[in-house]
Amino acid sequence: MTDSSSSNFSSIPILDWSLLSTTEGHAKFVEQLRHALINVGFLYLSHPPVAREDVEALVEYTPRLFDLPHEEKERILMANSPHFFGYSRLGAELTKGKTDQREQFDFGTPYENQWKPGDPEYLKLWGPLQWPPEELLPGFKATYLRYLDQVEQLSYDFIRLIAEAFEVPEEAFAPFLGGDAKPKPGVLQHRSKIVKYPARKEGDSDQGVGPHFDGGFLTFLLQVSDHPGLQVQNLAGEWIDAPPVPGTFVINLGKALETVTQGLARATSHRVLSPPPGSTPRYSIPFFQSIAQEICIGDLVLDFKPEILKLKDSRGQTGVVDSVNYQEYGQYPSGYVNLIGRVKSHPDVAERHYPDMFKQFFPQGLPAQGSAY
Ligand SMILES: O=C(O)CCC(=O)C(=O)O
Ligand SMILES: [Fe+2]
Repeated sequence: MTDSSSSNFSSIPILDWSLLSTTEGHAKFVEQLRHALINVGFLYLSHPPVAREDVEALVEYTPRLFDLPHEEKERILMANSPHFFGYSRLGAELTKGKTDQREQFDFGTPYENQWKPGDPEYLKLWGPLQWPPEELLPGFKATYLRYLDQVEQLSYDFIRLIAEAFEVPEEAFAPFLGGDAKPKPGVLQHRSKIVKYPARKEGDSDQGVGPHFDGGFLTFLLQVSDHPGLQVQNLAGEWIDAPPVPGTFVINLGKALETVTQGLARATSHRVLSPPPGSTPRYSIPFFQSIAQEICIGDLVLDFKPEILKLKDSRGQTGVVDSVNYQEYGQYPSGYVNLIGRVKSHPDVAERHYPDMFKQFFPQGLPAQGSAY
């Protein structure tokens, strides 16, 4: 095992999925992965096992989705959905209490809502999606669902590689994934969205999305257009660019994975700057791997060999970061932690579907900029 002493990163490592096809390559991949997990919390994955033609089709659909008539987008507003799926207008979302300059459609993997009276409210969070009419975007839904299914499989394969990198059995992660290290589709619901960051106007805020951690386990980000803007915060608090690299996914680690692994796997603070005035829009498609809703991570933190845990020491002290969200994983069921995240980002949806939580987090009422509906 190599000592990963280059603790303060200034660029994001690229890992090649095709290495996994030989025994020697596999060992190399796992070693590079261990370094990226512990020291960076971000990586690019080249040659991912997701059909090229589905990715290309999705890239081609993306601007057309935003070009749908205004009233069609409004018909599937997120405010309709207790599951926080659907369309959010530009400026409808908050990060760290500040308005994000992005327009987006939240989708996810298929799931049938399980909530019944008496169950905790957070079980309402997973449920059916809202889609634009098939005739306006023929083939979009089927393509996206095919894409999501492949990324979901990849996300489980990746967790098994993480188990290998940290020298724990793959079943160690099963409780977080609904009891199986490779759950069947429909056991969990993973969120994904299609995002448009328009060019900022002269003098406007450049907050495409403000500094934050992702929740859950892993995020797989497809940078659809050729625009820079995604930035990752290193241990010294400096913002490092993660520009689009054709043919790759950007993978980063969520706060739940960090908590479960005693901080071995880093959740890394990141943000997106809006394209400069006069630019075309930036588009991206993140996929957020969820974990079982009823799991309280604080009760299930994994054990590691001392020589693995010691690898954390080589990265040194984690410095100041600008992100503060998802700190509650040690305390509450993961579903509730995610619901808190959704309520804070989309107060208008919360006011309608989770009025008690809305009052708790927004005692002064709807913030002026967030009241987009
Ligand atoms: O759009 C991007 O590149 C990143 C978006 C992101 O970090 C998020 O939505 O959590
Ligand atoms: Fe993110």
